[in-house]
Amino acid sequence: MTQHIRIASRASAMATAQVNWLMGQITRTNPAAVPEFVPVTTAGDRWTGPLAEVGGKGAFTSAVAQAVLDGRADIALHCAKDMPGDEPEPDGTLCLYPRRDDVHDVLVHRAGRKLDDLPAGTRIGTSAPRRIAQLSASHPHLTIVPVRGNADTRLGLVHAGDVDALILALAGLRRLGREAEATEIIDTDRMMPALGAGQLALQIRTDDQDLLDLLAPLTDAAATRAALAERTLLRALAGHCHAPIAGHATPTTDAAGDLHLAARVYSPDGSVMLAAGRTGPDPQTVGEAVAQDLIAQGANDVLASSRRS
Ligand SMILES: NCc1[nH]cc(CCC(=O)O)c1CC(=O)O
Repeated sequence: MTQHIRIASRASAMATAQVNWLMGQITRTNPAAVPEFVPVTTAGDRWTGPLAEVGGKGAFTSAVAQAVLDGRADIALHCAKDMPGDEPEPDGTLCLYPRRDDVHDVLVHRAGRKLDDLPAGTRIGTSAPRRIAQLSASHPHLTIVPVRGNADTRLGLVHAGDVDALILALAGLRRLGREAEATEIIDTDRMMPALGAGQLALQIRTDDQDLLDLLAPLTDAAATRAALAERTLLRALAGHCHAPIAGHATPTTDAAGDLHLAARVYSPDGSVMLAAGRTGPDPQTVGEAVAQDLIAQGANDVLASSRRS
């Protein structure tokens, strides 16, 4: 029996590549399934001004999730990084997490240079507060230029000479088939990734047991544990991908199967950095403990200062 599976997603080049990947995975693990793409235009896609003015952080994901809640689609495909932690999760849905992609940010420089070799005044395009804070602290001589738009739009700015370089996610470049344009993979110690970086999330209706069974082979236990820890932290800090929060959960190499979550909260210019890290068996407990450590250090005030700026 054929089973139609409607996948809601934005229709940017990166999002379309993600949908194509998911369709391939679904038909590979279930040849009777017929996946179908339900493109969703979000407020974030239509608006080119400051994101805060279209509902900010959730502008991309909530419209896509709505398609599943309304029954227009079966799966809402998101980048976990874009799912805000300061809005309630809609009742009646859950997220499945496939294997995680690379979490690194990369430099894309017009002439192939590396971050440490860039002369003063080099114009680097990025609008992510997390990247701005880390870069301002580590490389204060560079000029940060706000850029918005899809990854392919941003890459166009480097080629047109509007900026000299960009900081982008390696996972996104890979999905666009443009990984070769990265000129340096930046170590996670120097540019800690966003919570949820490189992670896709498949949001489905909780009562859709057939789909849950069908997608089970695509879910990844380690990715799920990391995503749970990182999302617990993001929720506890009421954060989102436009907040200067970085963090990364990784499995420990010991036999216990524990997970380690490292996280940092920055002031907008990176002059204040709070750091915390915990290891343990339960992702939610670890995420909550790291949040409490950061809050005890003043994370809420540091984040409030970035909301005002
Ligand atoms: N903020 C947009 C966004 N959301 C997810 C990715 C990249 C892929 C990922 O990390 O999942 C990107 C592009 C970027 O930050 O360069």
